[in-house]
Amino acid sequence: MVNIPPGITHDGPMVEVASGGVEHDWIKYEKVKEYTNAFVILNDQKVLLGLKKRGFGVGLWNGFGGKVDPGETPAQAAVRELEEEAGITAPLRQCGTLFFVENTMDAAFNISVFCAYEYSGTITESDEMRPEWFSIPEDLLPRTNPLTTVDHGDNAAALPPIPLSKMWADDEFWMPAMFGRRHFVGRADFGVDNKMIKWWFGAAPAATGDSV
Ligand SMILES: CNc1ncnc2c1ncn2[C@@H]1O[C@H](COP(=O)(O)OP(=O)(O)OP(=O)(O)O)[C@@H](O)[C@H]1O
Repeated sequence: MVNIPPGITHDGPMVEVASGGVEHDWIKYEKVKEYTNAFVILNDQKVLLGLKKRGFGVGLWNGFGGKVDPGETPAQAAVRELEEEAGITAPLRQCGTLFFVENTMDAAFNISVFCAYEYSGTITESDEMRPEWFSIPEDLLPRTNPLTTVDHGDNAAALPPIPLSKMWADDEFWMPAMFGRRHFVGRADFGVDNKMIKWWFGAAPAATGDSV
């Protein structure tokens, strides 16, 4: 029986992929703020991340995103933020939802995560983000994914691997599901120094034949 934390909803079958911090209670929150986060992934081999240059999460690598403005859908906000922060457009589809609560804030973040497997335009640094490609290490990919063994000639292996030590602590738990193209949901509660104190992540079951 999957014990899904408060704040999360999902449709369809879901299996737990990671959890921890059982000794803590989930933090109570007053309101929920809507955010987006968008990832461009090419050939299942490399992903575009941006170094946050200012504000919340400064100094961390992340997808491109931000607040959903009044009157916007999350999908519209995701397209706008990707264009504003990285200078490109992409056919984004929602691939997951993340819910974060910080013990110093009264509002929780509900983050609609979007993925695209192609893009158009020229990747451009913005005031907020410095974009760069990273290779997706094999341990973050499902081993039987046939696409991972195909050499598409764009030399993703020569790129630096995803800099997990300079990213939000939750990323390593849901990124394997994202790279395996499995819909994911999750919640992480953060204490002082952006440390995760309690977390739970789930994903759609891997397709039959996958090894993860
Ligand atoms: C806690 N664990 C987390 N793990 C991974 N990603 C996280 C995150 N918490 C927030 N995020 C993302 O961080 C960006 C903040 O956006 P943020 O710069 O504050 O918004 P926006 O661009 O609207 O700000 P401006 O007001 O324009 O500066 C946004 O992509 C959001 O999805």
